[in-house]
Amino acid sequence: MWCSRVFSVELNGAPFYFAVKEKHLGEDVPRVFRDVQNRDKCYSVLVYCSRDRIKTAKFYGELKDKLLRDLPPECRLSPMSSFLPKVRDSLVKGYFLKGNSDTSSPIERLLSDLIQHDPVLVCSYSPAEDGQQWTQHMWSETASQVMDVAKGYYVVPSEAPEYHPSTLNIINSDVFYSFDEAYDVMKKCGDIIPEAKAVLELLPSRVEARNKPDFPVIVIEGLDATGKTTLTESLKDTLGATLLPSPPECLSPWRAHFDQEPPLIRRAFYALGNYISADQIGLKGMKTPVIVDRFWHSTAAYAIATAVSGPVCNLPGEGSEVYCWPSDLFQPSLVVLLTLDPEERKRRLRNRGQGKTDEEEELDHNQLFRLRVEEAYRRISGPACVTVDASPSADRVLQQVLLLIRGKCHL
Ligand SMILES: Nc1ncnc2c1ncn2[C@@H]1O[C@H](COP(=O)(O)OP(=O)(O)O)[C@@H](O)[C@H]1O
Ligand SMILES: Nc1ccn([C@H]2C[C@H](O)[C@@H](COP(=O)(O)OP(=O)(O)O)O2)c(=O)n1
Repeated sequence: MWCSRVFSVELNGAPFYFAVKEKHLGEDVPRVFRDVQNRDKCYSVLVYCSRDRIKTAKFYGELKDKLLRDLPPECRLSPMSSFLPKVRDSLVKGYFLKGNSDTSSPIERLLSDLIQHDPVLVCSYSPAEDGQQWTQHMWSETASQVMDVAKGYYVVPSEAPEYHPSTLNIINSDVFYSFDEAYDVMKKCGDIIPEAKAVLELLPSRVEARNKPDFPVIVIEGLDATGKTTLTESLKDTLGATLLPSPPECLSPWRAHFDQEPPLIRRAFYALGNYISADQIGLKGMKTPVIVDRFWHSTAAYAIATAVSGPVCNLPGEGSEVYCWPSDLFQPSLVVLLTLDPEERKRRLRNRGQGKTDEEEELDHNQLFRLRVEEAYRRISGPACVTVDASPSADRVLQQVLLLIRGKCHL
C-alpha cells in the first residue's frame, strides 16, 4: 500500500512529486532531494486522519505552529501530502523538514516526542549506501526508533497527477454542497469552539422551501476592490432594491474568529452564511428586487483556489463536479462577475487605503492565486456568472449591468 502512494512537497508554491519503491531500477533522484547538500537530512511528518475530522484539522494547524516554534530556525519547513492517485479523500497532509548535520539531533528529539504523543507518521530520508540514491525510513511508532536501515524504501521521481492532489479532498472539506454537510461540521465544532454555538443559533431551523421570490435577485461578484460596493449601492438606488451583504451582517461578530480556523471549519462558516442570506433573500425578494454583494461563487472560488496551489492548470478541470451549485441553495436570477486589470485593481486598493484580510493580502502578492480565484469563478455553473469589465467609470459599469439585468430579468 505504501508503495502505491505518491508524496508531494510544496516548494515556493509549486508541488514536487516522489514515490517509494522496494527495489531501485536506476531512476533519478527526485527533485526535492537533488539540491540537498551532503550530510543534510530530510523528514516527513504526516497527520493520520482520525474519525474526528475537526480534531484532525485543528491538529494539523497546531502542528505547524509547534514545528515553527520548536524547530531550529535553520530547518526548512514545507507543506507536504501523500495520496493515492485518482482516489477520492485519500489525501493525508503533513510537513516536510530539511535540516543539516547540526540540526538533526534537535529535529529528531522533537519528532520522537511527537510520534509518541500525537497521531503522526514520521519518516526520515537519507542517502543510500552508494551515496547516489535516497531512501525513506519509516519510524517505528512504539519505540520512536528508526526501523532497520536495510528495510528502507528507495525514493524515486513520480509523474505529476492530472490535477493537484488537494482536489481529491475538496468536496465537503473545502466546499460544501448542502446545508447538512456544512451544518454537521459546525455542530461538531460546538463542543470545542464556543463561537460555533453562537453561529448554530443564528441558522434557519431547516433549509426552507420558500416560494421563489417575485422579484429578481442579482449577485455581484469579483475580487476585492473591483467595485462591488460601489456598484451594489448604485443598483440599490436605481432599482429601489434591497441590498444584502454576504456573509450576512448577523455573522459579523464571528467572522474574524472563523477566519483563523482551519479551512474545514472556516469554509463551513461561510457556506452556512449563504443559507442565512438565502433565507433573507426569500423574504426581501417578495417585496423588492434584491442585490447581493458576494454569494456562493465567492465561497467556492476562494476555497478551491486556496486548497490548490500553483498555476491555473492545477485546478479541477472545467465541468468538474467541484464547480456545481449546491442543489439545496437558492439560485439567483443573475450573477455578475466584475473583472479588472491587476494594476488598476491595485491602484483602487491603494486609493481606498483600507486594511485587507490575509486572503486579500495574498491576492496582492500572489498573482497565481488571483488567477486561480478568477478562473474558479468562471467555471462555477448553475448559475454561471456573466463577466463585466469593471475598468470603465462607475457610471458606465452601472449602465452595462443595468442592460444585463433588463435583458435577463425583465425589470
Ligand atoms: N468604475 C470605477 N472606476 C474607478 N474607481 C472605482 C470604480 N468603482 C469603484 N471604484 C473605486 O475603487 C475602490 C474599490 O471599490 P469598492 O466598490 O469598494 O470595491 P469592492 O467592494 O469590490 O471591494 C473604491 O475606492 C471605489 O471608489
Ligand atoms: N459569501 C461569501 C462571501 C465572502 N467569502 C469569503 C471569500 C474571501 O475569503 C473573503 C472575501 O470577503 P471580503 O469581505 O474580504 O471582500 P470585500 O471586502 O467584500 O471585497 O470572504 C465567502 O467565502 N463567501
